[in-house]
Amino acid sequence: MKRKATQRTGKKDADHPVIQKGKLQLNNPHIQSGEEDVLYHIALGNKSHDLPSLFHDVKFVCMGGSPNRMKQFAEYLVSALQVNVPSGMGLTNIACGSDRYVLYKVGPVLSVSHGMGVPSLSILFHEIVKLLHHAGCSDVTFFRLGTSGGLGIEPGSLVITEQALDGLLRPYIEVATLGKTVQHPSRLDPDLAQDLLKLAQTDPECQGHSTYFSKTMCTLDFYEGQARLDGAFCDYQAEDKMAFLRKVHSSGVANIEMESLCFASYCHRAGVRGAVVCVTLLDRLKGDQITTPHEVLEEWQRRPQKLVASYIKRYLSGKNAT
Ligand SMILES: O=P(O)(O)O[C@@H]1C[C@H](O)[C@@H](CO)O1
Ligand SMILES: O=c1cc[nH]c(=O)[nH]1
Repeated sequence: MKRKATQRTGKKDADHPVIQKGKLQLNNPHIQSGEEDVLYHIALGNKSHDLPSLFHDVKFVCMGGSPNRMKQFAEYLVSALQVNVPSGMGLTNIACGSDRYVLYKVGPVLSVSHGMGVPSLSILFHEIVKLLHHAGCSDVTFFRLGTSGGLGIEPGSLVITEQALDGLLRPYIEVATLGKTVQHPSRLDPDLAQDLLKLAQTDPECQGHSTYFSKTMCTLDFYEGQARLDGAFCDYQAEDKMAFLRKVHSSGVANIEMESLCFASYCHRAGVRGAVVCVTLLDRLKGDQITTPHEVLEEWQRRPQKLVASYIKRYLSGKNAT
């Protein structure tokens, strides 16, 4: 029998994500809780480690590309959330048995690196969701804290993603599965995004720059995928690049990065609340190269961290996040 070459998961008409209540259940009948499950890329497992005692209290997972940035975020959380770390002991990278990703736990928050691009984030996301399931966690919220190229906005601005689109401006990720193209819709939690937006406008920690709520284009590459002229190869002209970027901008896209689509689709598949907050490092309508001094970039990269840390702090103190 001939099967359709393209399949779409999830209901076509519902654009609101369905959030799981209670303990995080896996949407995979092949993972049986009694059997060994090796989380290879983070060097953990449900038989080799007591995942419930290590992770049962996790309520937030914060992801970003770079291992150092996610370590700095973990250190920032220690003071922001006033978590006790035994004196003389730094924070421990729990995934140190593998050198693929770093994973820190600060109170109920995981700070974890996902590397660059969709394939790298995808692997990490699968293993973190399984970790939370084996640990018996419930009501966990996911954040991606990233960097991006902006479109028509001041560099250093924050963009909270309304909807993640692919490089063809489609709101789903295509995964080649068993020889077919399967489309998983990208759906982030609109209420969480609105709470973050309100917080960005009112929280003293988050002043001094603009914050936008817009669509984000997620590409498979930093150079040609994002219409740059400065890669090793380029088969188009400056006017083609500008026509494309203007078209993307006029579709409501304020920034371009490389992971939001997978993050948004997998949050929806896992039934967890998710938000993407990225700082823009340049205005892509004005150039391709990132020439801002390192210290300034470092300060900009802390902006998504400050906003998300403020949200978590307010949530944990029982205050409405806004
Ligand atoms: O989370 P980060 O800031 O690493 O994400 C963006 C998208 C790519 O992974 C990378 C390109 O420089 O930065
Ligand atoms: O232009 C940029 C900057 C950061 N990350 C991207 O993916 N693109």
